[in-house]
Amino acid sequence: MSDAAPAPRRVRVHHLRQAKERGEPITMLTAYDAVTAGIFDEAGIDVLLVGDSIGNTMLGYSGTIPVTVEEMIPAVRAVSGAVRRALVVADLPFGSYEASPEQCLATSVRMFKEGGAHAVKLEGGAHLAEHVALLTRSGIPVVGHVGFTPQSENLLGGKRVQGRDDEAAERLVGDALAVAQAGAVAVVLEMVPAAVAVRVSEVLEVPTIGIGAGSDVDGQVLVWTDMAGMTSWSPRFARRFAELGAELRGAAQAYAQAVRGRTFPAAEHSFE
Ligand SMILES: Nc1nc(=O)c2c([nH]1)NC[C@@H]1CN(c3ccc(C(=O)N[C@@H](CCC(=O)O)C(=O)O)cc3)CN21
Ligand SMILES: CC(C)C(=O)C(=O)O
Ligand SMILES: [Mg+2]
Repeated sequence: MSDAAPAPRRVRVHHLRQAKERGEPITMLTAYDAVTAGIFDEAGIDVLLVGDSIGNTMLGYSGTIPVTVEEMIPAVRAVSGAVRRALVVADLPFGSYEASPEQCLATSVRMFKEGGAHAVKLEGGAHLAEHVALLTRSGIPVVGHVGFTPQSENLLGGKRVQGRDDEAAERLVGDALAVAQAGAVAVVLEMVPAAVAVRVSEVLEVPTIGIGAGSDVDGQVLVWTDMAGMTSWSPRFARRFAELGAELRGAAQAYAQAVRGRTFPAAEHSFE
């Protein structure tokens, strides 16, 4: 018992604000299952987001719109059960929170009780301030998400950079401020001009987490399959830190060749 590795200190929501004050960038990746969550946790990633990007990455949908709470919860449970240190944030999927603060609270409570989440994330600005405030009063930390919000892709006219002209930039700053003032513990900024992301980061006391928002924000998030080069296409704002897709294909090919050549299984994989 005494030689077991000591449990790492858990990342808590107040650590996010501390990291911003110290100027230490916050690291965040998506995760959708226990295997990858355990690996990212061991790697020291601070925050794991069970994103509704599970729709396009794991479930084979064309985007995030079809994703349901029923599909999210098993993934949230798998990730929260696999981490020792990381903070686990559950995305609220499209249609599960917008209608009212009460609907938002009911869905978030499920993410906590059934999924074991530590925080939830929702897309939107000032119009969701009451939602954020009710969750916060109820003890549920909220991460905001402004700029390009994929759940409203149809209204925004596609996957486009948001906050380009002065008026849109002002609106974006106002939206980020509104969710922060309502109690959000961090705000994701997706696909916004780097200069606008800097302004938001200066105005907010809570950290900004960028994705396609430049380097002068308080943290970064990427979809893990983009970060690891699992698929042939990845968005312009993502760097491929590995080519895991090619690596995995190679492993599958080597396995198939060994089976066909009867070199696997060998004696050590067989029983007397
Ligand atoms: N794999 C994946 N990566 C993501 O970053 C991601 C998801 N899925 N799903 C949820 C949202 C949707 N996001 C996306 C998805 C695609 C583009 C995209 O197609 N970008 C184009 C530029 C489009 C344009 O400028 O018109 C690109 O080439 O990067 C951007 C953001 C970000 N999130
Ligand atoms: C892109 C990130 C921020 C996200 O919301 C997701 O992965 O669903
Ligand atoms: Mg999302």
